[in-house]
Amino acid sequence: MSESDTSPKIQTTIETGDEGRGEAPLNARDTVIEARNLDVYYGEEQAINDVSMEINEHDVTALIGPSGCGKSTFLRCINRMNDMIDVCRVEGDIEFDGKNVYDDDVDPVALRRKIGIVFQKPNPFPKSIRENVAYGLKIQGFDGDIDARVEESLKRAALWDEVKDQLGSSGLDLSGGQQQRLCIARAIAPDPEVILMDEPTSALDPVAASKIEDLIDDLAEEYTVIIVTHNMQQAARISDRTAVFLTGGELVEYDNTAKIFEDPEEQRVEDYITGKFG
Ligand SMILES: Nc1ncnc2c1ncn2[C@@H]1O[C@H](COP(=O)(O)OP(=O)(O)OP(=O)(O)O)[C@@H](O)[C@H]1O
Repeated sequence: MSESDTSPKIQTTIETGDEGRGEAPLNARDTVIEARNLDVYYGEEQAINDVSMEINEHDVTALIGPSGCGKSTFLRCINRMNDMIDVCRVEGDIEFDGKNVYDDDVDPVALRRKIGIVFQKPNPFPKSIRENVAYGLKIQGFDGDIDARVEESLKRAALWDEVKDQLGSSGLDLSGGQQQRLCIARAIAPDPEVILMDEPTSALDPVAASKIEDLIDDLAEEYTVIIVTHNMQQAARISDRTAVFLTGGELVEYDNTAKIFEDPEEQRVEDYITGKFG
């Protein structure tokens, strides 16, 4: 996305998507993720402050808010990526399909197969396209047809047609947008329920970013998508629900995307969306 595209300050009204996203009743679908009284600390610093929210199956849920308000921290708690940060401490619950992901008997590696993640910067392994997608399957001891699963995953990530004749080439030789779709295929291959995305288009040019946005819309047919974005126009275009975090890791408002962008309850949210701060 270009600078002008990402800046909320240039616009005081933001168009929401026109395909029915963001307007369905809040409780129209089953809850797949539920955070309850979640607090997250890095050492003494609190990054998430008493956040409770329910995320619906097959929704695209956008997490927005100013830099440092805890969006990525919240996202990474959902599949326990924060376990890798020594100083990080999590209190409260995050339930996935009714089970607290922080329970002692939850295997984080198995959890991350069910809740995949795609990062801001495309990060394919220095391996072939096929190996990139097959990697997680091999680790989990998948005993089905790996080539068929690779093809299916690449098709779902809208990359198959572009790479089907070069599956043995390095993933690093692809363009940035193709690399990001390869990372999405890699996340899809183990057949997850949820895909987390941490600013997945911010390192891409506008055409590549637009392809990922279209893809997210398709992915929501099969998966639940939770996306952190700095780009409010993007949140408005692609998400069903939007959660607004503000400084101090507080979840200030969470509602249908159309409601958040057209008629938020909280003055602080309106100020943020209209670019008065942030
Ligand atoms: N690994 C870490 N160690 C220590 N503090 C961290 C770490 N990661 C994040 N923080 C702190 O936690 C707070 C929330 O950071 P986080 O990255 O979750 O916010 P964010 O809203 O995603 O920010 P941005 O939009 O800039 O990516 C910030 O104060 C940040 O400095």
